[in-house]
Amino acid sequence: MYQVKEAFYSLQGEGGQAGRASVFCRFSGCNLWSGREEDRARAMCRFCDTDFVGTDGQNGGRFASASALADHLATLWPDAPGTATPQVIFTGGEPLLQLDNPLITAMHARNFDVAVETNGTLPAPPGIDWLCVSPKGTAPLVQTSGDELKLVYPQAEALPEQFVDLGFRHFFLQPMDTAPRGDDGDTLAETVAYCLANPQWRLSLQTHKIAGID
Ligand SMILES: C[S@@+](CC[C@H](N)C(=O)[O-])C[C@H]1O[C@@H](n2cnc3c(N)ncnc32)[C@H](O)[C@@H]1O
Ligand SMILES: Nc1nc2[nH]cc(C(=O)O)c2c(=O)[nH]1
Ligand code: SF4
Ligand SMILES: [Mg+2]
Repeated sequence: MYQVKEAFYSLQGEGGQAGRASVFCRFSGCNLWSGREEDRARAMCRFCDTDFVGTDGQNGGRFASASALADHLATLWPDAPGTATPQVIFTGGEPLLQLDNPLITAMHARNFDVAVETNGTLPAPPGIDWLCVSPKGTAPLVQTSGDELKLVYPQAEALPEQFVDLGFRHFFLQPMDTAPRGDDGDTLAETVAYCLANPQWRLSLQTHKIAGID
């Protein structure tokens, strides 16, 4: 049984695939935070910008099989002109609590590329076409390779220097959106300064928030 908070069609807002039309599948639940505000201050991950509790969002629900969920997600891709390969982005919550080989295979069978956004604390199954790992504080990182490492910045307990020798093709710093925690810090200027001083790192902005889309 897969538990999905919400699913929607939008543009990938972040990282090396920013701007690409994609179906998002946001799984319910995370291993680093309960999702309840009263638990945030003592969670392993404290800056989350996402509601991933329950299955009550748009196109959310409980799906009994990989084929049932894959059919549901495929209906969200538009019947549009051109030759673009459809993409599904599995996120959450923490998608690697639920994503498995049958679901990856089912999406490939429907001609979708499979992208994943993970906190890196769980091993990724094979067959993922674009793996984004985003380390969190002191949470032990087990997924040490992939297509992009996208570090939310700054995090006192997860410094960019800790990750530069890992097996990723791209290294991004993404300014922490401090609004979810009720701060008003200027993380953008700090992130820009770090990228200028350390050219291995590229700036990732959350462009969907700028555009005012999901
Ligand atoms: C909500 S998480 C879900 C996927 C997975 N649990 C993870 O953390 O990578 C999706 C992406 O948003 C990023 N993110 C979460 N909260 C953020 C914030 N306040 N500011 C900037 N990026 C944030 C995460 O680091 C991750 O790259
Ligand atoms: N447009 C858009 N792009 C995204 N890239 C990663 C997201 C996520 O929450 O995982 C996200 C999201 O929530 N919306
Ligand atoms: S690991 Fe990802 S989903 Fe979980 S609380 Fe952190 S940012 Fe949110
Ligand atoms: Mg998001």
